[in-house]
Amino acid sequence: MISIEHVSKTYRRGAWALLDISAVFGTGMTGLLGPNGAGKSTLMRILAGLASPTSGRVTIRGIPLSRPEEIRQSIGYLPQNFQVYPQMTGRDYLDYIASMKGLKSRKERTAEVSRLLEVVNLNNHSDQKMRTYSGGMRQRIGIAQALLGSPDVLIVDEPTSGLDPRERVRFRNMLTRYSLNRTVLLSTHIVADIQSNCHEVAVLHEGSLIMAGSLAELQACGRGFLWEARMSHEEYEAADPSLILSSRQEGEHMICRMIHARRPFAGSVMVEPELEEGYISLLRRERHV
Ligand SMILES: Nc1ncnc2c1ncn2[C@@H]1O[C@H](COP(=O)(O)OP(=O)(O)OP(=O)(O)O)[C@@H](O)[C@H]1O
Repeated sequence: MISIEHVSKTYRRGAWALLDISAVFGTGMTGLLGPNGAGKSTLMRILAGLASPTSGRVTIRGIPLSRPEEIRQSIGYLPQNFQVYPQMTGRDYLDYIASMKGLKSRKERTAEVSRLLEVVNLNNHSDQKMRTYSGGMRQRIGIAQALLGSPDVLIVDEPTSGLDPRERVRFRNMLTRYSLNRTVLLSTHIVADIQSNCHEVAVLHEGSLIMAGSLAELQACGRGFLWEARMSHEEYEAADPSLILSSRQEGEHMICRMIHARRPFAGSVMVEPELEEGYISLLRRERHV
């Protein structure tokens, strides 16, 4: 379990990247959503013990981050811009990280590295130098190193960027299985990543936690603001594009979904929001649009 109490962070000469965040993330997978610059990576780096909060306290399984030697092995972290060692093979790299994480026995390390290469579907490329890896393969080695030692808490920052759809599905399912009896925190811009696998969601906006709860609660944030209208091409061209969330052509007309506090067109009808529309409505409300 991760417990965050009144955490704030400011960078030197910077504004507040995090402002008085309090949250508890228990067993299961929680999605951390937020627009660019919201503070997701800052929060994840703090949870991974790579940055210190300016104020506030974080505990992992009850142990404060200020005692890193006691919890280092309980935390796996995949950073947003994971960098590989180009001259090392995937297998050698994982073996090296395994020994850094304290796996002393060579036999255990070999077994653990082989298991993880299988999990991330890289066993056929494990003896290639990582400079020959594609972006998706590098990302998968990053995932494997985060999973080394089966940590109780897994923190993954935009893990599916760069994965093709088949690998993305495989990865999501792997994370879901992993989160059955562990805590997984996954940050993403992609609402679909959260929709398919997370049971809870937290939304950051300009350094503040503006929502934490179930997916149904996030979806409900759009209730009363979503409209669907059937428009002529002329009406469509005249409409304010900032109100339109999606549109598709149907014969001579356009079917548009719009976000607005009041009925935007005479012919528009109120509809139930999708999860992404709930998220966009929540962000719009924060910006008082
Ligand atoms: N090393 C740093 N020095 C100064 N300011 C920083 C640093 N890292 C992040 N920031 C600032 O802190 C704020 C939060 O950034 P952060 O990277 O945590 O957001 P994010 O939600 O992860 O964004 P993105 O989705 O674009 O990756 C931003 O205003 C950013 O400019």
